Amino acid sequence: MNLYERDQRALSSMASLRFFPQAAVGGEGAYLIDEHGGRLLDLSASWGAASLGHSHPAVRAAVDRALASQAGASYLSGANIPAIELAERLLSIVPGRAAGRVWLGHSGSDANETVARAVVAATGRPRIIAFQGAYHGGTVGSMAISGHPAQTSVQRAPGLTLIPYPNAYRDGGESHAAAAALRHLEDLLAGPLPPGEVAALFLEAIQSDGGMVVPPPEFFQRVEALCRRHGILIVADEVKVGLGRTGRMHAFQHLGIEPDIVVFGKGLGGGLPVSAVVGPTPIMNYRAAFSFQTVHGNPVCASAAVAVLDTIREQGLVDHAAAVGKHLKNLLADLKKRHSLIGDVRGEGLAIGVELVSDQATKTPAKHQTAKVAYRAFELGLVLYYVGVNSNVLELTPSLPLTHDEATRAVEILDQALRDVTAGRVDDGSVARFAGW
Ligand SMILES: Cc1ncc(COP(=O)(O)O)c(/C=N/[C@@H]2CCCCNC2=O)c1O
Repeated sequence: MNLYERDQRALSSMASLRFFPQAAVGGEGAYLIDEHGGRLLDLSASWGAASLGHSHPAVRAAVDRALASQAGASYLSGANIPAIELAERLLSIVPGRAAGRVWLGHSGSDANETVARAVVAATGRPRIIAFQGAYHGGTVGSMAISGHPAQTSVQRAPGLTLIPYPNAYRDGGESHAAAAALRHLEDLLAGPLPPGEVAALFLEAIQSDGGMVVPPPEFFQRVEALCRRHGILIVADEVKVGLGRTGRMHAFQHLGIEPDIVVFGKGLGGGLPVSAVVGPTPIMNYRAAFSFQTVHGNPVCASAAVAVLDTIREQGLVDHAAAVGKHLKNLLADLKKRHSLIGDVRGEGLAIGVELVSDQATKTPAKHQTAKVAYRAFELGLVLYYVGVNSNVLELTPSLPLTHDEATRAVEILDQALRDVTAGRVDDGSVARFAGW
């Protein structure tokens, strides 16, 4: 019995989001190592969490130091230096509006859930605006303020209003998409959605699980102006595309806006579970004992996060992500010329989406072919998953230190996978047992 078969015999499928029989025994840098010693070039970095790559020495050293003399396992009922240092560092990198206090958690889900509760409680305003297609988490409270269609049979918050996220590829180009989405929000605020009852608007600077959708220029500046006019807090969910991934420290910097609250997760921990909410003191100090879980703010995960932030700065990984991301996107743009399956290539830095369609004119989502491309890429030694409201967008979120050569190699493998799928060399049975989204 191989490793994947053992996995299937022991682990619940409730957490499965599987596209192929990936099983790793180790990893280093941008590579995972399988049980046969094969090296898999990892363009996902575990959905963006392994931000520094696998087995980064700075994270290993930080975790070892924290465990060598463990200052407890929580910040709930006692302070510890790594949690303080992490909070201080996060306060130093967020915009002034958000630089109040820091809440530490395990995941993007518990962070967004905490924000959703805190903004309503602290402002007394019962409503929240979020975007159709948004994935803010997998817990009850974070799913309640999400809009992703994969989250079927979940209860959305009663005070939630979902609005369209402008998609230039599918909504008639940048200006038309922006105008339509903005008009939708303005019409709501002028009538059925009383602005004085809205506590906050949650946004992703690039809507990642929704399909790596890059918003039209100025759209969010117009949204920000509306929010400021009505005293609506702006929450930037930077869990997947933040912390340098887009070639800026914060993805919202591409939008030219200044959020009130910033949510971090995934890559913050470099593969260890840690998230953070940074926001104004009146919100963040609304009440004690409001949102906590036992090992929140533990010194081991906090140390890893401090090491991640310091390494991003010391190794210039923000600029590196911008440079390698540009190279990767150029290679993908060339690939698009050779493959009619590729409908759109979009993204910033090392947050890139490759949308696959079965018809360039109608832009029909090529869901089945997307699953086959991901499966075939895995067989050829490349790990990447897919996202999107139609499950047809290959998501590239590699570790930030990815090299130019690794990016080149990745696109060579993706090219072969696309050719094999187009030529019918990947049978339906291969992907049938992987449910994906
Ligand atoms: C913008 C954004 N905000 C919050 C979350 C939730 O983070 P956690 O999965 O760490 O709770 C996520 C998580 N995204 C999912 C995680 C599950 C697998 C599918 N792909 C993701 O990246 C996210 O992308």
